[in-house]
Amino acid sequence: MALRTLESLGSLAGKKVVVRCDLNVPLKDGVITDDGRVRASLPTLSALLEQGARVVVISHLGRPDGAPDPKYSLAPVATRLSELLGKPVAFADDTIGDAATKVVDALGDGEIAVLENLRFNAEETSKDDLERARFASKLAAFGDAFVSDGFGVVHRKQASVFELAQALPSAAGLLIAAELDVLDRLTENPERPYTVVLGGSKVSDKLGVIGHLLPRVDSLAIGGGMLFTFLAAQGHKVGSSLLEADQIDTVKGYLAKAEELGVEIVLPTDVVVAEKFAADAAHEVRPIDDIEGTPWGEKGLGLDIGPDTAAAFAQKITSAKTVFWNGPMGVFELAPFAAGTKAIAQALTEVDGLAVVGGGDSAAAVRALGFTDDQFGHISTGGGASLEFLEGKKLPGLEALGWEPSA
Ligand SMILES: Nc1ncnc2c1ncn2[C@@H]1O[C@H](COP(=O)(O)OP(=O)(O)O)[C@@H](O)[C@H]1O
Ligand SMILES: O=C(OP(=O)(O)O)[C@H](O)COP(=O)(O)O
Repeated sequence: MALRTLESLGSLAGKKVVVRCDLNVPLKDGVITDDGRVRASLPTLSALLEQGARVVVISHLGRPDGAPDPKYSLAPVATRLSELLGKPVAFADDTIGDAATKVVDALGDGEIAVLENLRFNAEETSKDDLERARFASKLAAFGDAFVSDGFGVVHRKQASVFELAQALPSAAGLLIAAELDVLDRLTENPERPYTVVLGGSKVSDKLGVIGHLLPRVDSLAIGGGMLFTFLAAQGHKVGSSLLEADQIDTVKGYLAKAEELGVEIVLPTDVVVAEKFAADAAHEVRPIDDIEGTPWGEKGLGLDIGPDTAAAFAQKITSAKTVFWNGPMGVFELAPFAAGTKAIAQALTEVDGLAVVGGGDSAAAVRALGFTDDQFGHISTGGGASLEFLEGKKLPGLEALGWEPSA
């Protein structure tokens, strides 16, 4: 079955429409450092408002512990949304309580509200189907219809993504439709060579994807936080760098499988090791077999790929015809550790073919490092979601909207 689109919901004038966006933006001291995901939500929200719908926006932000935490409030996002839409956006400081009910009841035709962070409620991400269904039915009470447009979260079986789509007449928004159009080009006969570059810090989430990606690609380059689990699997010491020790055997399995399939796994040859996690930290470039050979020994932290690695990755990328990149190569938010990410972003802009960047932080990184969206074939709002899509997996948030992967 194909994805249900907005049109399938008919006229939404005067109707209350709950819209699941992914407004999980990076924040520093309460200030949004990249509003890409808010901007990406605008086409659907504007289309609904123009029709005269009463729009109730729901989203998560970060990974709070299932309880309110001011650090993860969506209030700054509601303010930014109001600036971008050029109209008032009401904000409810709870998700399903009295404040939310009051704000939703007060909406007139063509008006919009944002409810507080879904993940302030433990039921949103509960492993218990019934708990999620109960939470979804409370959210469903706010709408006559549901539009799912948070592409970055479609790989999560969470109440507002999966159960809510079944509790109301539902369809995909314009962002999800646009994302799938591009990602389909990466799954259906991608032009070869096809290279995937992985990094970032959600190591345990993303390591699992590699086994399924291997048969689909020609080469896979590994940077960011996950590179240290690969180096450890090769027997290297990695100091105090990010390491998933319990995944070392799995990674050994990937290395063996890649060899069997004739897929190249491109691993770093050098890394930037720092004394501490700070912008002013002392740091040195070290070969991978001597990461602990700094004055900080086993306390040293690998925070970026080194220059030789960046050059080798860039060469692999520019000689490919199809490239997908998710996850910064290093802690790009701290200037001394941004060079690897910048080199990889630059290489993607030089690809003679289709180059796609995916992920909230990866998209934020390329913009923060001075690149513009039009320099890439596509910037996807979802990192984990795109990767699981590229695996050919059934994604709960898409399945609930009628979509199935092509065989
Ligand atoms: N070597 C590293 N050690 C610790 N964190 C890292 C390292 N390399 C990259 N990161 C961090 O990874 C984060 C982004 O990871 P992730 O959320 O997986 O990416 P995306 O949102 O693009 O999918 C960034 O905040 C960056 O600082
Ligand atoms: O930032 C996100 O994903 P991404 O880092 O894979 O791009 C999404 O908002 C999903 O967040 P989650 O990984 O906490 O479920």
